[in-house]
Amino acid sequence: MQIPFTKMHGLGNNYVYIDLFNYEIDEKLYSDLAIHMSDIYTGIGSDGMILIHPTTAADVGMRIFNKDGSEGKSCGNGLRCTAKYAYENGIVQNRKFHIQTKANIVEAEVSVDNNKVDQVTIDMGEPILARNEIPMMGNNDSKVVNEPFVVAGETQYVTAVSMGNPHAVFFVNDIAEAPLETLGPTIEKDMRFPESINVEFIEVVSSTEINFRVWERGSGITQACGTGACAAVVAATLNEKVTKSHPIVVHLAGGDLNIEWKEDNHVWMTGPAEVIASGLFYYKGK
Ligand SMILES: N[C@H](CCC[C@H](N)C(=O)O)C(=O)O
Repeated sequence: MQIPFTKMHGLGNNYVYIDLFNYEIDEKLYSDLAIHMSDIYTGIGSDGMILIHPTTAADVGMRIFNKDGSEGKSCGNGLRCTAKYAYENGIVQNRKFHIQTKANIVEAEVSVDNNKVDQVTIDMGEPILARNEIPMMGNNDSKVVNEPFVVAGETQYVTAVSMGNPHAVFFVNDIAEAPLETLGPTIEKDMRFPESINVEFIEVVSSTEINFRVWERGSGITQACGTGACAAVVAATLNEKVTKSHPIVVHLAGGDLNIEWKEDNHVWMTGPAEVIASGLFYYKGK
């Protein structure tokens, strides 16, 4: 099977995109295809696979699969790249349009320079804060804000936020000391998170800046995570380290995102989206 793809990235968080408006694949192959395409040695090499697909619910649909073949429910960097692709390939004609994910329907607005999309703004919707909707163990709908969380014999303090996909946010004094490799995989698979979880370590530099590193569910350390950056700003606000409805610059390993949790309770994200390559992937099937 020769599958046409476009590889794109948002601040280095890179995925292999397949345009299902122009190519059909059996849904039973999605997970295995994501694993094979993501493989750095025998595949294209990426943080996962994203499908851009027709939907009656919005102008365009997006599904994200992690490197391990698991399906995520949303993807901020993926949404910006999907918006860029949809506009530049005539799937949408307006600069403002809607994208459906497994979690929700978001509004995208592309800024265009010389017929190319450079920056994309996404209204990522409202954060989900109720414990049982993150989800995190504990049958109540209380918020998880700076809650003691014993892991690897030490007490950490977790703030849990869902942006349609789950995030466990921890504050550190120095981002260079973030225990990504040690605690990331342990927390990702901790039984207190029934659907596993994305793990963020953040250093609040000032009331308008956050340093950020991420261990992603199903993909490990990535250069950037858009939904994670949104969760980080929500977590910092809930812990009164930044104030609501002020734009925050989140410094990720791959670059900066502008995030704002607005008075209407929606979280807005603005950042770049780039095409890396396109071509054919020779898939042997399962
Ligand atoms: N990198 C993505 C998040 C992927 C989330 C995925 N790892 C999961 O929730 O399973 C982003 O830019 O938001």
